[in-house]
Amino acid sequence: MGDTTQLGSAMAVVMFVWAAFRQFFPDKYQRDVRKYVNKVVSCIYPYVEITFHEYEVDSWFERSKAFISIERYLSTNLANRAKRLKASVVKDCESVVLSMDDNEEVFDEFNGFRIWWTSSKKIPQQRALYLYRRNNEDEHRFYRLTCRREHHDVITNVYLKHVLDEGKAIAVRTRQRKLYTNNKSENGRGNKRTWSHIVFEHPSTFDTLAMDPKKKKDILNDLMTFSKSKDYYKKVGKSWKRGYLLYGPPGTGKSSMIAAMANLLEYDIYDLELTSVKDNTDLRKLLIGTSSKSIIVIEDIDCSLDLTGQRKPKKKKEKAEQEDKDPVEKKVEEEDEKKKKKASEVTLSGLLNFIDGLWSACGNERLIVFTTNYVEKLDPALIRRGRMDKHIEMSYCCFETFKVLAKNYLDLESHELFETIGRMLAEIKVTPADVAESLMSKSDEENAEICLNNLIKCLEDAKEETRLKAVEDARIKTEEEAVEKKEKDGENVQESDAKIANDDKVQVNDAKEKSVRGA
Ligand SMILES: Nc1ncnc2c1ncn2[C@@H]1O[C@H](COP(=O)(O)OP(=O)(O)OP(=O)(O)O)[C@@H](O)[C@H]1O
Ligand SMILES: [Mg+2]
Repeated sequence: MGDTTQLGSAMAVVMFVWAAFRQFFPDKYQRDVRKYVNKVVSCIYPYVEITFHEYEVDSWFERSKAFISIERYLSTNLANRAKRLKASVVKDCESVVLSMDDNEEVFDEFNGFRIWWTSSKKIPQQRALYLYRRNNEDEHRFYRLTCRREHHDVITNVYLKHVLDEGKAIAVRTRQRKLYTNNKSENGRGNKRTWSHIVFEHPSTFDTLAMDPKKKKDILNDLMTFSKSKDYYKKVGKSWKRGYLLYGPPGTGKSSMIAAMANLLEYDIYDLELTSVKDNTDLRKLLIGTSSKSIIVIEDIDCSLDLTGQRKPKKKKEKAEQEDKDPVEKKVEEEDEKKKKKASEVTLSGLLNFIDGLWSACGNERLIVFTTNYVEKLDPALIRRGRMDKHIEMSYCCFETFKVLAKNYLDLESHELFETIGRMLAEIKVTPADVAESLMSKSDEENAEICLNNLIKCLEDAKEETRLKAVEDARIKTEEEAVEKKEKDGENVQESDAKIANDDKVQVNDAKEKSVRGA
């Protein structure tokens, strides 16, 4: 498209002359002259240019959907016509995707018309001074379409629709699910890239997830119903999202469950690290930056921020404990608290708004999942139904859970040792993670029976550990009670000593008064 480049230079000359003219002539002449200039320009430059920016002016944190669709269309259909290409590797090095490099130009043909596409980027002047900076957050990338003026209507009404539709179809065909994490909020830098991602390839599924089969079926039904309920949510006037609270001890399968949910519904995962979010405004930006068909996860919500203390005043007992603490320990805790606050100013109300405020309706088909080891620590407002619609307890390994793990790890559906294991699991608390570890064969020589015996050994050890812990707890309790009794006795002795001293004082005073009166 060399002729358009030359014409571009001619245009620049015309624009220069026009700017000079505007300096010296009043408005009324300018209007007439502009009309003629436009006519001349359209004669000597018979093209129209349309620019598609990566970020639209009023939406600095959401990539333009048109830009993304055009990018896909050009990469798939026209990249092989470009002289310089950019390569990116996808699907764990299985294939390479080529796209146009910056400042490249390709042409397309549509209904016998020719259309040119250029890819460019503008680097802000400030940024150009710091060429060593490797991140490219503040680059302004854009695609420019050029077509002949007489084709303008067909191009804007038909061709562009074809490009955007094709871009969407390619996205569906080549979709790779992603695991996103939020970038640390930075002060006043205008960081647009709120999320970074890798390809999501977790192997956990509802088949490999070990839990009570009834409970599993219930969750599966709930998820499937949700994914098909677009019209229902519209009818009842609710935004199409659902909250899940997964709670239970470490190693009971909460994270595995999230991966299984994503694999079942083919959703992306946004793993939100709350302590890296500066404030509620940034939290909102992150929400807007998420796509539909996704799971937003906040793991260990009880540890993320002090979301409990901001609504509830400290309990009396906690306050008293705080006062009794060693001053050094107290100072360290206060410092930790300060650091935490400095790092993030997200509040409970900010988080509540994130889950079901007005902005939460800006996407569709989304799950919000919280996980915690201590459900009792959470503010009831955070987990009330409507916010966290479904509460799922992930608990210690029972016989049903064990059977799933035995099937997954050993391909066993029954064995003579199953009965012993079942009996032991009924009285000993071990997590599915512990059971899974015992069932995993560590060498070629380890067969299913050796693994089951490993598990029995693990259960016996756990039982012994629990017994020793109970003995130790009882000893500590007795010691504490003895100390408490001693303190109480000491207080009583002090009290009675003080009373005796007081009585003596009163008697001496009485005697003094009597002798004064007698004198
Ligand atoms: N219910 C389960 N079904 C299958 N595998 C499990 C289950 N629970 C735990 N595991 C195994 O234990 C490992 C740890 O589990 P996971 O990370 O899901 O636990 P978690 O509940 O998220 O723990 P935490 O509270 O510490 O984050 C997993 O990689 C998986 O192999
Ligand atoms: Mg986890």
